[in-house]
Amino acid sequence: MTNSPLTPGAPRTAPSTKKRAGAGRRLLKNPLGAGSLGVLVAVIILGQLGPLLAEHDPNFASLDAINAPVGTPGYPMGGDQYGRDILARLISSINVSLVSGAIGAGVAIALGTTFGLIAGYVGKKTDAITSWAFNLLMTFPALVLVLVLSPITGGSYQVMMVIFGIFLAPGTYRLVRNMVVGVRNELYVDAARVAGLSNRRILSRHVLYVVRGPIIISIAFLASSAIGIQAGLAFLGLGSPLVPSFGSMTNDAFANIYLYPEQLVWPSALLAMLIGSIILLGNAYRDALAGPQELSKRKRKRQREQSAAAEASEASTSQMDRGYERDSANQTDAAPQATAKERAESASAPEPRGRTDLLNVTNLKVGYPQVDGSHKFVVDGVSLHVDTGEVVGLVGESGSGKTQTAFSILGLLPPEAYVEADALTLGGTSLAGLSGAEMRRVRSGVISYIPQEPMSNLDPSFTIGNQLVEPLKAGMSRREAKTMILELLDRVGIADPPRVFASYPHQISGGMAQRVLIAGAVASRPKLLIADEPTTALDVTVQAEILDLLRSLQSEYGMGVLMVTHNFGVVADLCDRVAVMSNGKIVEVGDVRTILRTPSHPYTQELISAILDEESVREDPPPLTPRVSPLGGAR
Ligand SMILES: Nc1ncnc2c1ncn2[C@@H]1O[C@H](COP(=O)(O)OP(=O)(O)OP(=O)(O)O)[C@@H](O)[C@H]1O
Repeated sequence: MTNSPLTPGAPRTAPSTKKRAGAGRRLLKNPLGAGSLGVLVAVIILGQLGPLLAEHDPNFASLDAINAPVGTPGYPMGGDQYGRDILARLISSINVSLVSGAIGAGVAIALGTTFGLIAGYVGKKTDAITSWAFNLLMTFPALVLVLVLSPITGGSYQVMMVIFGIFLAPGTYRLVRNMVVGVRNELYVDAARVAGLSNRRILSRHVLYVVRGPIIISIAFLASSAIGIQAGLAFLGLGSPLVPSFGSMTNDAFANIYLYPEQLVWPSALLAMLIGSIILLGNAYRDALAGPQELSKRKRKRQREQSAAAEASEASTSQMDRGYERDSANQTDAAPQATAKERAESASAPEPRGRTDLLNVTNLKVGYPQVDGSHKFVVDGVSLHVDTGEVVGLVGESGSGKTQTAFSILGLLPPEAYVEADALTLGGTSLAGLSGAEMRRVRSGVISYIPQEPMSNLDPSFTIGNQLVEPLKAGMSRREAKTMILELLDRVGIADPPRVFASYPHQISGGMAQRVLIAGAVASRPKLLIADEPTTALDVTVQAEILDLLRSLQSEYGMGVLMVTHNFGVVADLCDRVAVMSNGKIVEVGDVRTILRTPSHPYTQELISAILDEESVREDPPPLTPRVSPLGGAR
């Protein structure tokens, strides 16, 4: 994370006060978008003005008008080989094409998007069954089916388009399903789950919003495909002869291609304009939706990653220093553990509370299926508990299974995970047997979660206020929720709450984003707060501020906290007890002071010595030998 040292709550960069230009405005600014939209609108208007422009019914035939040249009175674009008004037929064909495109694309999008969203999000058997059904659909020869069904359809092009829409749906299904699979484990989707939003709300609000760009593009391709298919079928003579179409007009014109080539030009040119403008408009709209912020977002992310890499070593060294200094102080202090807690408690004067068992995890196992059918257990028999108002550190190196343990408690493991536990209870209630809706209620009220990467946990498409207010709307009015969030933003140290409330995630710094997520996490006054390395992605100055904030909020609200971290400095700074995790198992557990002083497990000793054995790192460099400059002075 790239935060420069900041005053708490101050923005890294002044966010633009200019409202983001809408997608519609960006579309019109793009010459391709404006041009294609102009052509499409002109063609549609031409279709609607048909009765005013053409003097004859498209099926009216006159012997006088057979192959009439362009400009013949009453036949401005001439007559075809049957003496019908070409202009009237072109205009009717536009409307037939538009209706065909709308039906074909509508059916394909409705089916493909609905089932793609469900299959991608729910996964497991639902995904397997729907994918199998859509794959099967793809193997059907749609054209043959339309031919076979033609006695039933009666040549109705609308019914044919419904059938083709169904056969076009697998493409949309695959597109949407694959995108949802990619999005469903995004951190901000997890964050929405943690906030207690229902699956329907998450799908419609977060997931559908992200996949809308490709869906819009596919609408353009599906509509143009349907128009092309309808024209092709009419060219082959399928469909009612009384329904004019670009396809049937092209077929008619072929009979006289050498004598009256213009009869072929009109329908072909209009069909090409219609299809081309729809496809180009879809592309331009997709670009307009992506917007300029996409580019700057990627650039910022790159910069953040570079800075994070540069700051990582400094951050961990400094954090370890804090832990070491605190531990050293502990060793000389008669009541060492009280030091960190006392500071927070004296600031916020908490209510005295008796400790009761809040979270109890016994013999938790999390496994993932392997190719040979077995399970690899990444959490293997973990047992731990957190009492009310207690801060427990879950510490271990990267990959030791800390996050998987936390996600098991939160019910956020991916569908393929195998989970079993002798007990997994919160306040005496078992979490193991809860339905999805019950678990959502728990997450929206009793447990809260603070993630490692604040930026990734905020949906870039919505304002901060919008995202914080959303989970609270179930229990209060929007106005009340807004007031509460503004107060909380102020409480977590954000200098200008109304501005941050109205900002998008890219307009605030990483430290502010973490404060925002902390505000969201404590908004429901949870009993248990799970913080998964909440300071790792932040720079060293902000890390200290966030730990101070967590400490004071924990004390003020009396929450139990499970602090997931790889950093013993954070443990020493914040926790009452610590459980040390290695290779999916808890290897040692105890109160922080005892473990820091007398670690019994070699792995714990190794972790602690990695913090404490800093003499070589902290040794001052030897003084520089003064050198005599050519000008005579010492340098
Ligand atoms: N979906 C998954 N499928 C298979 N293995 C997984 C999956 N998710 C995590 N794992 C594995 O589980 C192990 C524990 O991961 P976990 O994220 O809990 O580690 P961690 O201790 O939190 O590490 P870090 O501090 O880096 O986040 C890792 O080896 C990881 O590769």
